[in-house]
Amino acid sequence: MGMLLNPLNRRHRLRDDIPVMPGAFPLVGHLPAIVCDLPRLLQRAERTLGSHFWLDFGPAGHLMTCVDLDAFAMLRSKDVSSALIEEIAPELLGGTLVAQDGAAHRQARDAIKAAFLPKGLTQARIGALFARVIRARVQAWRDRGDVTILPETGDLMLKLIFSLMGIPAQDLPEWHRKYQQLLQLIVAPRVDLPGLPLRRGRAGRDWIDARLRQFVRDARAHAPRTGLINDMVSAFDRSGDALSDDVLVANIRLLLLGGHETTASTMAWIVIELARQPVLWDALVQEAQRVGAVPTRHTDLAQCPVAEALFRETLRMHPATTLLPRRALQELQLGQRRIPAGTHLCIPLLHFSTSALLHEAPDQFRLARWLQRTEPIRPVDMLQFGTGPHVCIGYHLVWLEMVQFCIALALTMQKTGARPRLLSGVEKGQRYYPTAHPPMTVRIGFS
Ligand code: HEM
Repeated sequence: MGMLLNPLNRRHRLRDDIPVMPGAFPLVGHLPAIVCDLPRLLQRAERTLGSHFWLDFGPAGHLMTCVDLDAFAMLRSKDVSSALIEEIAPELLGGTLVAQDGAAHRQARDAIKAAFLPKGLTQARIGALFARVIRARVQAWRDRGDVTILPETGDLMLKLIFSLMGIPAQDLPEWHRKYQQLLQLIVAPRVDLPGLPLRRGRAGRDWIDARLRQFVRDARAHAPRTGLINDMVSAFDRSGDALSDDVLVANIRLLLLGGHETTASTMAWIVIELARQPVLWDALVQEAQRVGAVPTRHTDLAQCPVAEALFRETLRMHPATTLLPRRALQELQLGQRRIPAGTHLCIPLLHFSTSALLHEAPDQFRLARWLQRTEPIRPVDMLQFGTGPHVCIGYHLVWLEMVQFCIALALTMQKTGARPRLLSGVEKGQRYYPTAHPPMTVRIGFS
């Protein structure tokens, strides 16, 4: 099948001496191919243009994309800035720590990160809370017999992330509606008229922010409410550099966003891989029977190497975050080239995740790469979470919840001898940007 490139745009051009990928459309540039066909777009660009090339992100402009491994290492450099993220998504990510650098970034991150480390998660008893919610959901799947997997995992993850924050269960339907409204900001054209996505998205965001602000005030007043919001507010207040409520609210909203679509996509891919590879399911069921219960603490995770390998290999083959934008603050040496200061960069995590430079037989799904390794996990082994100062805050949480999910699924299904079965194709409808996910319509049967 042809790629979604403009056949009328075949001219080879250079910007700063670096080739521009042909095939851009007016206004949207290469976005259709980036969204629907990113792996092939990157491969074709590398094959025809080399390791450095410009991709056109439509409204976000041109980003110099580099498939040399140096680009991944650049995430640790002080010479690149994350402020470009705010320019690409001002309504959603403006004022949040993912778009900040240096001291401002550190201050906000330090106040949040403790709650998301294994110790913080254990103290808040997040594992037990999640195990309950996950078990109930997979039980419902078994009772129904088949599900459309991505909307299901999306719904489950939203429930988990809201309960993590301490949002009361009876308020969840309203939060869910407002959150869906907020998500319209991801695609909203910058036209502010009643009924259009920008206006609706802003209304959803304002509703959520007002509630979060109240949570923060309640937490300050030591109202009896549990959840990580309380823990984060206390950490902020202890830190001496108290941050304003606006900063806290924007960053809690970032946590809701960062922890939802990425994990929903990964969880859906896990089920799809289990459905299309019966040997994986058999290995997982064996492990689940051996451990006998859903783990609730990080210290239990070592008992579940198959579930952990499943999580790591699924994310390697299907990374949920495919590209990271940065701006060069200084002239940079990137692979064989000098890149001028001010250049907008695209760091293609997807390319590295499936690169033959890092993995033997990168196109094959192999649990053995994780089960047989003897050395500890290195930054490149978890590159799907980024690296350097902005490395994902949710990593330990994701690891816990994915292992919990795998074990709960296997324990629940095997009681009646059911196993996941693929009821529809997965080839058409995959998306790669802004968050990658399997097709919305994939159905899974449990029988
Ligand atoms: C499979 C699931 C996930 C993936 C693949 C993922 C991926 C990433 C990546 C690649 C980054 C780096 C962004 C950058 O360098 O610009 C990041 C940052 C971040 N993630 Fe995740 N994430 C996941 C789940 C979560 C969860 C569950 C949470 C929280 C509940 C979360 C919260 C964050 C936050 C707050 C940041 C910004 C950190 C900073 O800028 O210092 N993520 N994530």
